Amino acid sequence: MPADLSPIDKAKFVAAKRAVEFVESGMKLGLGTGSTAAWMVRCLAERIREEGLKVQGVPTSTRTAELAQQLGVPVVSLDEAKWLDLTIDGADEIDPMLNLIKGGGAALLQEKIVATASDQMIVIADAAKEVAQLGAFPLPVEVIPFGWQTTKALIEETLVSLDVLNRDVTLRMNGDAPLVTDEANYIIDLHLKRIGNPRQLAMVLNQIPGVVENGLFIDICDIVVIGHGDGRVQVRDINAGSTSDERIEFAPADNIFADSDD
Ligand SMILES: O=C(CO)[C@H](O)[C@H](O)COP(=O)(O)O
Repeated sequence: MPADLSPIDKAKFVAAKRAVEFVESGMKLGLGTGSTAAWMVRCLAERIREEGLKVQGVPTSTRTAELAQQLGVPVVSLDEAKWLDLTIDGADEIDPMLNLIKGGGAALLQEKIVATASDQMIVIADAAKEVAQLGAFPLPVEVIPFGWQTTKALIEETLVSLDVLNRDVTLRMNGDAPLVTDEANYIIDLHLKRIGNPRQLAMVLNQIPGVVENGLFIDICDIVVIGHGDGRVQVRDINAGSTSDERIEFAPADNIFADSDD
């Protein structure tokens, strides 16, 4: 492991490295977005270079598409791939049922479409992402720009009707302007502190006109790989009901880390 990585990056790296061991030649893969997913793309590129692994990747953002192309991971659109064997992605929060909050990187819409179009979803993360209950991380909701203030008011009304106590709702900004997603939408962040019933909230939010998608991933993730800065990983499989403690030993070429500032 390159000595100058921070413990958090080492944790993300070992999680990514372990998850990429699930990839087999011939697979069609969903490629997630974010700093942890970027390690996964690098580890995948390393296997392609060193083992001649043959895969096709469907990126979940322009950022990931650029990184994959830069590192020689073959990229196709979801329409070309149609259905995927496996998606590997990061998350902002993971609860004990492997339900997730995603969208911290504003890519939740493509991430959810891609993960849902996959036989299996593996989430990779450092241990700080594991929570007893979702909600400390602001829940991203992607909305269309047309009438976004009305949509925001409807979201607030919905939270009142659900008796949600903490319901600060903010438009995500990029400097002085609203942040614009890859699909040309806005993100509204719901600062809820805790989400009592994530399944209900996910369904109700998506009924609001103007809401495109929310960042709650319910019953989508199959396996979580949690990395630690000392090389330990835990692999939790919700379907098998199993958790294994492992250690990643590796000596990657340092140049696989030199590609981006993600
Ligand atoms: O959902 C996401 C992007 O929309 C990311 O997977 C999530 O924000 C985690 O990012 P990171 O690995 O950088 O902590």
